[in-house]
Amino acid sequence: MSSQDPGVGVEPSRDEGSAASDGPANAAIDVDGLELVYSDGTAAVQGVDMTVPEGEFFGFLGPNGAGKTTTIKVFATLLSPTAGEVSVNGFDVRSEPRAIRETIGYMAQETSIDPELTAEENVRFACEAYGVPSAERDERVTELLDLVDLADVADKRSEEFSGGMKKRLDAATALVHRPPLVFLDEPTTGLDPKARNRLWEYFRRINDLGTTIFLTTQYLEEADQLCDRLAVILDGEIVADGSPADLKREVGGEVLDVELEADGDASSRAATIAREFEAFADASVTETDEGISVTAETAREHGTDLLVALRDADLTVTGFNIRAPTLDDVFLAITGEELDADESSEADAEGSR
Ligand SMILES: Nc1ncnc2c1ncn2[C@@H]1O[C@H](COP(=O)(O)OP(=O)(O)OP(=O)(O)O)[C@@H](O)[C@H]1O
Repeated sequence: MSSQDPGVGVEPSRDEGSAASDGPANAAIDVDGLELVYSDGTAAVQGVDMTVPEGEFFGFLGPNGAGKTTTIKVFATLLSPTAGEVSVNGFDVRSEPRAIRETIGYMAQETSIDPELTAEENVRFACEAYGVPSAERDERVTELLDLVDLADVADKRSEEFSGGMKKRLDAATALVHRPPLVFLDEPTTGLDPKARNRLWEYFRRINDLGTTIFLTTQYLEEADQLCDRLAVILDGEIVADGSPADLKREVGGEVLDVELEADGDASSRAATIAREFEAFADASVTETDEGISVTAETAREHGTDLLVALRDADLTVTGFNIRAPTLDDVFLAITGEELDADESSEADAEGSR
């Protein structure tokens, strides 16, 4: 990218005169008791409270159907809350939707680019749609294509682009009006790791330039790499929040992964032994594909004792490792389940579309 400041995210975020600016100072998003019940009775979001300060890179995590998209749609004024108060950029979602739409960018799960148009035409079209003054459009198109590294293919029709390029172009179109707050709804789902890494760079860059980012993702590594703070939503309710480091600390202690020779019910027998192991009284024990994982304050101290106990029970340990908890462990501890990230991601290589 050029070293020039492309000016993304430098607009003031708040109309000081707005009657709805009664949330905490400098909150990009302020939510109190949000509920959203769909017309068929599905309670998608229940009693959500959260505050996202300006400039934060905030991550919203949860499995499919947890309520992430519904929440974003309320923030973007595409759905009206059933109950609760929500202000975005200091504006009320019910009474000031227009002011909110003018001050946010929204990258939905499905890309909104037109495959028939070139990269440049797509960004120019978004400039028109968002009312960017015509005198500013040329410069804005250039700076945004530069920001997302598509200047070289500005004249190519976007139908020729890889999945990662399309996502980058979509990100550029969400930024044409220099919104101080951007919603990214699972922006990297289905992309291969290289394309994903590339998008991360742009998101970091936008955030460094001052833009608040609200990201939903199923990829825990993505949240760990990018986010200052996270909230985990499950069945419409927030069940944990904090910085990635805080959340990992809350898991407590370290994780001992034990690999076992596959032998019928080896994992479940090993898990029972670990649970009954006195030194691991407060441990959390889970069965994994390879064997078991034990999270405990004393994992390091008493790990070898457990290995001996497993051997005494005729279980064959083929490997073990002691490590710090990851966000996967956090998610497992909170929900009892692994976050089922899209397994097709490896198939969708950057050059494959
Ligand atoms: N238009 C709708 N009418 C009724 N129920 C809906 C509607 N849209 C979503 N839901 C339901 O609301 C709940 C929350 O869905 P939502 O799409 O917000 O979850 P999500 O966390 O974004 O999941 P995903 O990652 O799959 O998009 C789910 O039970 C879903 O089936």
